Amino acid sequence: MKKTQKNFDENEAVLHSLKDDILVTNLDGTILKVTDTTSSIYGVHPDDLIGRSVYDLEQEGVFTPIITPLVLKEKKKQTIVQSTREGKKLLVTGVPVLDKDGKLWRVVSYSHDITELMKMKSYFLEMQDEMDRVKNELKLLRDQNFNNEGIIAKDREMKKSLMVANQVAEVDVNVLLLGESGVGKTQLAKYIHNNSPRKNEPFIEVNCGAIPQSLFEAEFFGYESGSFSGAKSQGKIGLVELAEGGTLFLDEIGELPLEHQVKVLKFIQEKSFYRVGGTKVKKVDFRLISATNQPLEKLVEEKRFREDLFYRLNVIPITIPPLRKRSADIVLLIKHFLDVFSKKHNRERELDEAVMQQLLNNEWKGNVRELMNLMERLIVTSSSPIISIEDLPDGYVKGKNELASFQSGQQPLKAILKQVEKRVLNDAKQTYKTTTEVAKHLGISQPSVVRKFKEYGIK
Ligand SMILES: Nc1ncnc2c1ncn2[C@@H]1O[C@H](COP(=O)(O)OP(=O)(O)OP(=O)(O)O)[C@@H](O)[C@H]1O
Repeated sequence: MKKTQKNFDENEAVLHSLKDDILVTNLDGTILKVTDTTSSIYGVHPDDLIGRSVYDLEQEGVFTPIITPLVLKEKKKQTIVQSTREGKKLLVTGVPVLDKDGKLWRVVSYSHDITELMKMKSYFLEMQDEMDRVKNELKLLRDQNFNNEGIIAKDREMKKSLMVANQVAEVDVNVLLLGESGVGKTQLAKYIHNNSPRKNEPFIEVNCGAIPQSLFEAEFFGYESGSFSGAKSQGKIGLVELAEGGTLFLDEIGELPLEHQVKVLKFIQEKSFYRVGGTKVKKVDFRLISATNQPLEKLVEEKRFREDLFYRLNVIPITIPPLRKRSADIVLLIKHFLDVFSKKHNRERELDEAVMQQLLNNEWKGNVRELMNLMERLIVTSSSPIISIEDLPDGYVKGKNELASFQSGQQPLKAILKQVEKRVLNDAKQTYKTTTEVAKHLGISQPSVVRKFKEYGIK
């Protein structure tokens, strides 16, 4: 039977003036009073609430769970989160009301709509999960980068370089790594970072030779929105800003054109910069390591490299000897890469002694990178478990006449030249890291290198 709210007394008037929803039940759970807000929250007319049992309303799904039995059981104030039929989330507080003899008499409950709050909470939790995932991924990537940092060094000169690297790792001094392409300058820079107090912060590598000149400033310092045509509308953070707290590694610093050298020098001195198109000075805290395979002092003499910048970078120079002068390292590196690539490609391989002899006498123009690429190639291409001389590419076998095959054949000159070109490009690809370097060493333009790689299917 439904009861209606007639004859408002003073208490009722107060009750209805409240903006919160109030719901009063007796000890059976029958609803005695509600405010207007209650009915709008549950989407039920007051007449359809008064006189009804909260147990029935729960069964019907109007709201769930109900608080009355909890308050009756605990005999003190309780708070729960309730869902309504319309999908709202309510924070409901129920209070026991005692009669003049101190016995339980009524239960009064009131609620706050927390739907938005709950949505925010679930969004927040999702974001937190996402953050954890990204953090783990980042850690994994950093670990992958640094796991193999156990630098192989048996050669006396190489050991000396490593010792200096160890000594300077602790201190925030500028280090300049010198050595031919592929000797392990980047590897050593990572090693220094990973043994420094900044090891848990970013290691940001900037290849000064690989960034197109016109984009250098925007890539290096970042830019503000709309600072030049083609810029992203929201602006972009620069590489130097990413290095905050960590190590900034300027690789191939000798390739930096003079016009950029002055800006880089100012930035290194002041440890502050402006984004392109920016008006606010930005500070960044980093440790600087730079590297080059160029004779910087000679470039200074030729006025192609600023002397002041050279002295800034060259506080602690560390030279890494070329691989051909580190025969003790060659043997160890061969074993190391045999192991790494055997595992990677799931193929157990060993080197025939004659192959080892050939490799020990090789010139290794591309140094450790060349050796590493050759080992992977041999493991992938050799069909038997023992890699023999026949498996070695032509350039690695002393005394083998590379042109013999062409001389004995009846091919036209054009076809022979193409084959030679392909071989030269292939070798250069193994030796150098970027197409810019390949272009420089072969004396052709970088777009030509890219075109020829494509033409010969060199990947
Ligand atoms: N001593 C070493 N032990 C193990 N791996 C090495 C060692 N030195 C170099 N490598 C590996 O050889 C490859 C080339 O090394 P790295 O990139 O450090 O050379 P680089 O001198 O920086 O070359 P570039 O001048 O072209 O930038 C990398 O994959 C590196 O991990």
